[in-house]
Amino acid sequence: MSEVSNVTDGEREAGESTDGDERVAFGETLVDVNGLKKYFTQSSGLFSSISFEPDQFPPVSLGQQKVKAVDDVSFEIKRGETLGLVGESGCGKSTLGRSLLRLVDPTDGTIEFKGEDLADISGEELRRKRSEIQMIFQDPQSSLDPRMKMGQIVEEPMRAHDMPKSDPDVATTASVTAENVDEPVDVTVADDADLVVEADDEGVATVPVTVARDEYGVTATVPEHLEASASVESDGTISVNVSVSTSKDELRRERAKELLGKVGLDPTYYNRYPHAFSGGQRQRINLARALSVDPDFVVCDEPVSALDVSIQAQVMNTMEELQEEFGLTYLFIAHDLSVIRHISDRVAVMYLGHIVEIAEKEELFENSQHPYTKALLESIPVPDPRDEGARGVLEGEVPSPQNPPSGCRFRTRCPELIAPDEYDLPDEQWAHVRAFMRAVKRRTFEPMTAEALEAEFFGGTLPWGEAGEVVRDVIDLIATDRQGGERTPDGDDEVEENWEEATDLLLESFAERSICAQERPSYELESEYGSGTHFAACHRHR
Ligand SMILES: Nc1ncnc2c1ncn2[C@@H]1O[C@H](COP(=O)(O)OP(=O)(O)OP(=O)(O)O)[C@@H](O)[C@H]1O
Repeated sequence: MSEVSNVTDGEREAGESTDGDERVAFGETLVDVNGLKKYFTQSSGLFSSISFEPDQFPPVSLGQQKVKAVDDVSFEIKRGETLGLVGESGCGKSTLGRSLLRLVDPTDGTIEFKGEDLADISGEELRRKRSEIQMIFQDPQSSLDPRMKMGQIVEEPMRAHDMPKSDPDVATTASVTAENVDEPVDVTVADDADLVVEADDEGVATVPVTVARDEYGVTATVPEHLEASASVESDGTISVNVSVSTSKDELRRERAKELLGKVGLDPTYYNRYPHAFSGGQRQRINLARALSVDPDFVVCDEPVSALDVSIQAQVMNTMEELQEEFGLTYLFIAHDLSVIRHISDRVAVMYLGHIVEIAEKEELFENSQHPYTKALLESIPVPDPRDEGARGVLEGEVPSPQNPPSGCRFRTRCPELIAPDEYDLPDEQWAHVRAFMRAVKRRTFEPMTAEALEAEFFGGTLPWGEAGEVVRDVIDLIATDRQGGERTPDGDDEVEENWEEATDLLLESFAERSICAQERPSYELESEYGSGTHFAACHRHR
């Protein structure tokens, strides 16, 4: 047996050009997001506002509110990695994921995918790119058309993108194995053989061809879905022509069945409808559908949140296997930190439209630096029921994304708000002021005398200097034995006004003067675990 290799595609040199995909090596940046913003404009309904301007005509106008769902976000994702994106409901995770696919149009910023700005393209160019980026949604039930059979569902994106498609940049060639053949062999491979045989990293699809002589003559054997004809030329050369024998429909069906097997479903269920499957199985159908167009990047938006905990791990394991096999890159969105911990290589934490911390997984879980991340981590339900009090340290509501706090967006709920520099308060006194400010703002205590307030919140000793004077003014406003306690003929109105004034005074004198309110934080820290960078948007690192 001898082996003959013979390039046969006359027009293209093998390896001359490569598919764009291969330009991004594993570990290099595949997705690079910079300054991304998505503001929703609401002119009616819940977010509309009516403003009254007596000096203007007409004096009443319907204002437009901007919901700042994603507000100046930057990060990158390396090829082959999983970036977990976590945060409370409403913090902008889905909007961010959808912006990357241009399912919503960004208000500002760039989304570079393989070096090309997706925010800048449209029409056919965008449509083509969409086969390289796929999305999987939370609810596997509603994202599957109940009237389509499982096989059709998986084939549908391939049909929409006219796949499989021959790549004009791929050269086709043959690797010839000769059996009982001494003559020269000349093989011609059709240009579209890459529909069946995958191209290598050099952009060459090599078809294995076995040319053999037996008692009936010379035959050529090629892989399934190809056909070959062999003839002996007058000069003794054996000439072989290789072409594709299967229609695109059949190729799609084959691929759908292969993918169904890979995602852990029985391909013989090809003709069943989605209702015949469980939630976990339906999410597997979604996976097969997303992978059918051979994407590089998959945005997974809460893909396991609707599944039972026992099924979640199985689906995530399958996703990890598929990532390995197909060289996929994931952005994995979840609100559940244990899910994020299972699947991520790096983790980004989002709060009210900002990314507040990004680090490698171990670094983030073992050495978190942002108070919001710490609060989320402390809120993870602990499986041991005897371990009490390990949940729920996040106080208060997430502020409105229409009017988010200045500086650090978490500052209004932050247990580590930094004291304004001008007061020069010791830590203990600042802790007292902070607790007092929070309690007055939320009115978490019954009205009491000035002495009782001082004892309750300051251990009997008010802070010194200017800070102490502010606290004294506040106590004058709300203590029952000062004017705050006096009832007026108007009932509680004055008491109410005094409380509001007291709250404003505290916020203006302390919260608003903190660096946390004045500058948006952005710091790069040394990682204790692993070698990656650790970004934490908290002024405690200034
Ligand atoms: N089409 C829209 N029009 C107006 N506001 C929107 C729209 N989509 C999202 N929002 C608002 O943008 C903010 C972020 O929403 P988003 O769904 O991205 O958050 P999320 O973190 O994914 O939350 P969840 O986990 O609940 O889906 C919310 O305040 C939401 O109400």
